[in-house]
Amino acid sequence: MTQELIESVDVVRPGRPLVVAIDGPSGSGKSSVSKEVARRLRLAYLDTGAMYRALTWYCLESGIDLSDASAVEAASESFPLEVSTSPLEEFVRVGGVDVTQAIRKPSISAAVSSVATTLGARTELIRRQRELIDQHHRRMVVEGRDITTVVVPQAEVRMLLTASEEARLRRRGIQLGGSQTAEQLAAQVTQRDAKDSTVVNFTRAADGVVTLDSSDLDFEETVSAALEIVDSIINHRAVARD
Ligand SMILES: Nc1ncnc2c1ncn2[C@@H]1O[C@H](COP(=O)(O)OP(=O)(O)OP(=O)(O)O)[C@@H](O)[C@H]1O
Ligand SMILES: Nc1ccn([C@H]2C[C@H](O)[C@@H](COP(=O)(O)O)O2)c(=O)n1
Repeated sequence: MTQELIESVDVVRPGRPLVVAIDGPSGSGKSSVSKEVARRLRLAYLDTGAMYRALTWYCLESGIDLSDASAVEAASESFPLEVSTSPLEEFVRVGGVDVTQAIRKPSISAAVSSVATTLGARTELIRRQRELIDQHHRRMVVEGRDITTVVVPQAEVRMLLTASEEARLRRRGIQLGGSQTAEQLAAQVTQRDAKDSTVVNFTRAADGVVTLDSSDLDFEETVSAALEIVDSIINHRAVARD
């Protein structure tokens, strides 16, 4: 199925735009699933959450008060960010400093919503995201919270990747090696989503967005289901899940 799909994508859309936009709540599997989908479809890959995390790291390093919206907005416009766009490598650099690991720390997860709810900073990061998508000739899997609705609502494929709260908390707990208490996990998943969803909707699929619920699927099954959705849409077949 996967090899057939790769061939059909290559035949159907050689050199033509293919943006696969994937949104969803924390721990739903957006980053890992999107990266694997991009790898298999030979598309570029952009983790937009990493950009919000990098800006948070930069503000904290620079001593910027995250509740000062003007200062955060100004930082978003000037901070020297480099982010990988290949699913085969992952790096995030700010002013040449490799922050790939640092931006995943619980301290950044705890602070990032303050930055992500600063509307001026969102405007600037969305501008940079669109620029990166264009630089890749619009052949990219892009994941985040507002990709299907704001960043690229005209994407060829738009998907909302969901999972039950129980599954998302369990996955994040395993991902962090069992080092977090239930309260810490809830703060990083449930409470962060609640704050983030005050400025963007990533819990309900907008019109034309296909929902993929991964609660009862393992990672490989979720990747296969996402690839089937891409295949169905670009080959104009009925989408089984919606
Ligand atoms: N269907 C699945 N079944 C089991 N585990 C999964 C599944 N999808 C993803 N995972 C695992 O769950 C963890 C969280 O996934 P991931 O980091 O991709 O989520 P996310 O939606 O990008 O989260 P966040 O938005 O908070 O960064 C990872 O360890 C990943 O390997
Ligand atoms: N398009 C996006 C991407 C991310 N965010 C916010 C929401 C999260 O709290 C934070 C980090 O994202 P993650 O790495 O956990 O996916 O960034 C957003 O508002 N819009």
